[in-house]
Amino acid sequence: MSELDARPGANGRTPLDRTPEWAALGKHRSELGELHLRELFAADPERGRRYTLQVGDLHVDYAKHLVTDRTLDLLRALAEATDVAGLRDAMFRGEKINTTEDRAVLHTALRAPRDAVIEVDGENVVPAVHAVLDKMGVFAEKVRSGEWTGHTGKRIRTVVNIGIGGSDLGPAMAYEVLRSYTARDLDVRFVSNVDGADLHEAVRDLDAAETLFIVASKTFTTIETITNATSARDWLLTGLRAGTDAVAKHFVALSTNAEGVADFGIDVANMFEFWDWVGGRYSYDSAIGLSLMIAIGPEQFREMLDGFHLVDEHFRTAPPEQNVPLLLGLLGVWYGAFFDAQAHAVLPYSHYLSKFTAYLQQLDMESNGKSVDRDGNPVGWQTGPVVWGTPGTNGQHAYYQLLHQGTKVIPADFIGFAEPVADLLPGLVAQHDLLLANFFAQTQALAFGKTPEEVAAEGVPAELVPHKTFKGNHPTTTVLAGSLTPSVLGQLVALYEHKVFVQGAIWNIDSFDQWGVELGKVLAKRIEPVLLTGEGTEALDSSTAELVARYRALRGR
Ligand SMILES: O=P(O)(O)OC[C@H]1O[C@](O)(CO)[C@@H](O)[C@@H]1O
Repeated sequence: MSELDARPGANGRTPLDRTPEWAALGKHRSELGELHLRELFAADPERGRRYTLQVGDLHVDYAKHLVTDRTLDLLRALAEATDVAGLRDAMFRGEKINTTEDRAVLHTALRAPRDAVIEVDGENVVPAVHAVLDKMGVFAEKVRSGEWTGHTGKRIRTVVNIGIGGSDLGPAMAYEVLRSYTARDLDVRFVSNVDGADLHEAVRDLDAAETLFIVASKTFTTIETITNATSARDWLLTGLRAGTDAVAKHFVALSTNAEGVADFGIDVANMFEFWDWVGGRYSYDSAIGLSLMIAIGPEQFREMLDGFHLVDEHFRTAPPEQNVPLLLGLLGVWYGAFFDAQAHAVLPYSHYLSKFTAYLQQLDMESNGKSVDRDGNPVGWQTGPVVWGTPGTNGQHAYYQLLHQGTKVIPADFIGFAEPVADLLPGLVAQHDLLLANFFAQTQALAFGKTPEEVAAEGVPAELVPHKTFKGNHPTTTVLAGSLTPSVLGQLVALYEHKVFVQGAIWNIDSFDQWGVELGKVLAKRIEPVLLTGEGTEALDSSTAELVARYRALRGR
């Protein structure tokens, strides 16, 4: 027996790379060899029609992937062997599948209908979810209508969300995505960075009397957020020339930590609650979405939640052959394991999705950037990829060169919408066909490329032929929807949430903890006083000690 064979299986599981299903996939991969998408399409004229799925408003084309029917069968066999469905059902039932934190994972309860019953520790959590949504709705309407006024009686014109990570990226992304649905007389801004420049730029042109701060922090201990919130409070009180009694009309909190909120000086009556079974990166459809709800209104927020729920139900009930999150998760596992793909690009063809990939970075990389399995054993296979990307047309004139002719395998998702957003200036609507033509052209070029023969036939000099050849065979998924509505946004986000879930389940890692962010926080706390006093440099490594000394010298200390 080899050392690898002797590795204990997590939760009694055979290590993934020791399963017959994994071995079958490896063998199949060798058999496929250098098979080209050109051949796959030539062999099956129906491929474009057969390799598509529909979930809600999302039409998902996976024909341009390096897979055959046999690959898909083998991948689904892997999902069965690793009991993805079992873990999924346990998640939906409210079991504590986040084992390292001993927590349930129930973001799906945040969008469950009012009459659903989902229990954690024997208690139905759905009524509390809806009570908070209702409270958010009342508050959002008061701010939108001007009924909620600041300390001096002026109506609120700007909402500033202060949060970081999951308490920032979700609402900030969704606010951008749904801009055409937002109230035009109300501005919403987002402050996350502990670099004071972030808050400075956000408030420099604001009137304190018309500004509402939303302090968003699940734990209410995150140093960046508490620091920014404290500075914002100072700015407010200075601007108003008022005492701390003014805080109540200008600060609300979104948190699971009522004590922390009260300690900060925010009235807990102005706190919107959520729960430890909502992960930060899965939280923007909880109270964390308050800034978004104020911007788009409770009704559109509800529509977004319904979009999430639609995909939750699809993931929970659709058979494996039609299950879109399962398919997308499996494709990622396939490329990571058998093509050594290290990265995954998400390339939206919509200006409004400009922050979507940044949001997905946390969702995916904080969830699946793990190297031990659920029992703490090192994993012997690739886990989460580097997720990156920006809106596609801009990328075409920047980094697409590497996608087309570089040496790396980078599967990519292309996301586009048939309709331009509703309130686009009429003159700009005509540009939409050009946008979509690019959207379709790029996946075509990536898949099929251009052979040396084709290049030579155009009369290109022989020495330039290699430079102008496109080998193609770059895998892509295309997600096409009618238009970018709140529901479609919810559907898209839930699709990625569950894709990430599928991959974590197969890789046998805990996708819901994030211990990897802790060490840096502890070290920063240790280093901060050294920067001020210069005492304690001897405890630092020689590189950091030199850098700290240089910093202090530059600051004149
Ligand atoms: O909402 P909080 O508790 O301030 O945390 C913000 C973010 O910080 C993290 O804990 C990482 O440090 C994320 O998981 C989380 O989304």
